[in-house]
Amino acid sequence: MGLQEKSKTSRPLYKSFMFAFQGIKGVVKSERNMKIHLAAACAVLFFGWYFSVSRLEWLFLLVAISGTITLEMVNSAIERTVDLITGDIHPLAKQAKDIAAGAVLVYAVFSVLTGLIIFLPRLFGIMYYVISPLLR
Ligand SMILES: Nc1ncnc2c1ncn2[C@@H]1O[C@H](COP(=O)(O)OP(=O)(O)OP(=O)(O)O)[C@@H](O)[C@H]1O
Repeated sequence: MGLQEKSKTSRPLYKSFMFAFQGIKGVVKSERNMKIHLAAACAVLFFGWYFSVSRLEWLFLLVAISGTITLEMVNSAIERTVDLITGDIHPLAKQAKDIAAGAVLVYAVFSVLTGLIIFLPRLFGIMYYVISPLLR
């Protein structure tokens, strides 16, 4: 029985999760940008814990992290789909890839702004705490 013929309803749910995890593992292994996003996410989670950010701030941080990672995965899926469809240079292939990459960029900028809004005042607070005794 081919992949297409096998009924999805007869497939155990855990297998679908397994395929999804394979996708996550594959993209983390193969995409440099994903490694960067994950490193940034770890740093954000650490600083969120360190500064004891509020529930609402956690919500924004988690939306930024999960959104960036999700979009990066969609971008990677689009890249692979385009490569599968054509190995030739084609303006539509370029547009598809560049638009998908642009979507990641837009969301990443939103995420960086979110991080700056939440962490910058706290970082300035620490800098003031460190510098002010030196100025006395
Ligand atoms: N088949 C194609 N036809 C035309 N342009 C393409 C094609 N494949 C890729 N490109 C363009 O070439 C450039 C490099 O694409 P490539 O897929 O190598 O890496 P990328 O888009 O920088 O993504 P990543 O860094 O995640 O691999 C991009 O502008 C992309 O749109």
